[in-house]
Amino acid sequence: MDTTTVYNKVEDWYRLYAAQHLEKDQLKKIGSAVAITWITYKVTSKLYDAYWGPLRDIPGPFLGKFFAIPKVFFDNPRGASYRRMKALHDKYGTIIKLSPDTIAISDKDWIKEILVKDDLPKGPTYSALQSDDGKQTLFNTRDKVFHKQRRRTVSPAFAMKYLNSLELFMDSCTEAFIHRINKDIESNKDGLDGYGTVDIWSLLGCLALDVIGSTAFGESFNMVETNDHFVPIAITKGMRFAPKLILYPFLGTLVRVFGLNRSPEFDKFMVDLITKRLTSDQRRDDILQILIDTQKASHQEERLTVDAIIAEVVLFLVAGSETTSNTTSFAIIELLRQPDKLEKLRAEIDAVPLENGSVLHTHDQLKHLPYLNAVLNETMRLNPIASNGLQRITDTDITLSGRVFIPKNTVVVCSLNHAQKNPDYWPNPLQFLPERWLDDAEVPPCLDAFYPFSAGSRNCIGKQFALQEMRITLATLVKRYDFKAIPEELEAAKDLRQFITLTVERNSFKVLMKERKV
Ligand code: HEM
Repeated sequence: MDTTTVYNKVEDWYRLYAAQHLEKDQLKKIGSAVAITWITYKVTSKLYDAYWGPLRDIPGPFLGKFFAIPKVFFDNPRGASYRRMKALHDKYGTIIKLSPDTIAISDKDWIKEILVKDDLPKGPTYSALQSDDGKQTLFNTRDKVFHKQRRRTVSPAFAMKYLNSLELFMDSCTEAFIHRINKDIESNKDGLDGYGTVDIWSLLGCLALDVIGSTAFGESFNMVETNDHFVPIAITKGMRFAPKLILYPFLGTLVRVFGLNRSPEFDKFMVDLITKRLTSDQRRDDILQILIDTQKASHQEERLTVDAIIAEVVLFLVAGSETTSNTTSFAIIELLRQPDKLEKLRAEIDAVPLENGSVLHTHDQLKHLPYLNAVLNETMRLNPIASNGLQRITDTDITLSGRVFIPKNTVVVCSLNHAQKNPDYWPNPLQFLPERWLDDAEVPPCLDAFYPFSAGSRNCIGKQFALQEMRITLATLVKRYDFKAIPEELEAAKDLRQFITLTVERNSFKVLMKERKV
């Protein structure tokens, strides 16, 4: 019987019987007896769970044995709870009990079991990210059947061969990005050596938004030039709410009641865009086109409604912009900390000639460059975008490695950030060492402890898209510019926070840049 049914039955009993037949004193006594029974039951069941329950032997903070401590109490400073999680793993090991029904794991085999072998459904956090009318997207759905169908429908937009047609759009955004950097260098020169200050973190953020605009919204938002387009601005404003929804779930209700996440201007923009495509004969080989084309699918369940298309492209903007731009920025920061590695990467890229007259390398020229890939992998190992971990829930009893029993309905957080820095898996785990990813590395990389894009059926659908964009962007920056670090900026960039994605606390990183002769 659920709580509402019990409450309704008590109310009926009070109205029909108690109010007419019992004295006030008797009612008080009954009330106290019920309250004492309830408290005794709660305390006993908490004690039972803590000391005799199936998760009793899993170590963790004392209070976590009894209560789910709201994240808001320990997320201090805001966005730093990922560090507390790592500290807990450092103290208690690769499995921790965070609350009576939540554990976190960082053992590589167990993460693989949860994400890939058992392929558990997503946990309750993702419900908080669903929109006011409960509309589900590829990312936030917890329903396996819905997910399978939606993933099958959307996948062609991210297929390897389709990425070739998207390269054109990425390139034109990257060329606008180069112009903007040159302009910023010119206007922020403060000496005679030709270097000018550029906020590379912000510009990379604008570039990633333009790339998603160009590939999923039918046109670039021109954020790199103007930093002003209502679509990304409206959506990023909405994004600022997401971490708050997770920290303070009641805010979700507020957002729903006051409709804070609706914008008629945005809805009109999207509906006009889709209608224009549907009614014109011209095709544009982009992600939006693939989603619109589903409307001609022979099976009803494969057709996406206009609302579903809007929800998915908004998701791509949220999931596909900061993730990529922050990772590329982290790569620049890591390379500035170790200039010899920057030079090594530059030598590799310089050795690949640009094809006649072109400003950028093609992705085909870049995709197998070992050091470029090594730099990106090592950056994602040390700065995983999902540093708070990936949340799943057991839909049946399971036994990790055949020995740790986890009952049904346990929330399991896969702590990538700890697994990817565990000295048992990675020698010198905190050092930025792209060399560990090269074929001749003394100790090969531990791929089972590397999950920047997750794994299993809920892995990142945009992985190849992101790698293509990051390779082109990083290679362009290293090829075309000399860099000089600004010491205070490097120092400030040590302060990281995890909101939607891992980010530097200031949300800005400035560096001195000068154009090279290419
Ligand atoms: C460096 C860049 C990126 C990283 C590190 C990254 C990481 C991730 C991770 C860890 C997940 C799993 C989340 C979870 O299980 O809770 C995920 C899912 C997802 N990502 Fe990415 N992502 C990146 C770029 C992108 C891009 C560019 C797009 C799209 C344009 C994208 C779209 C998605 C979508 C739609 C999902 C949900 C997939 C599903 O559940 O089927 N991501 N990503």
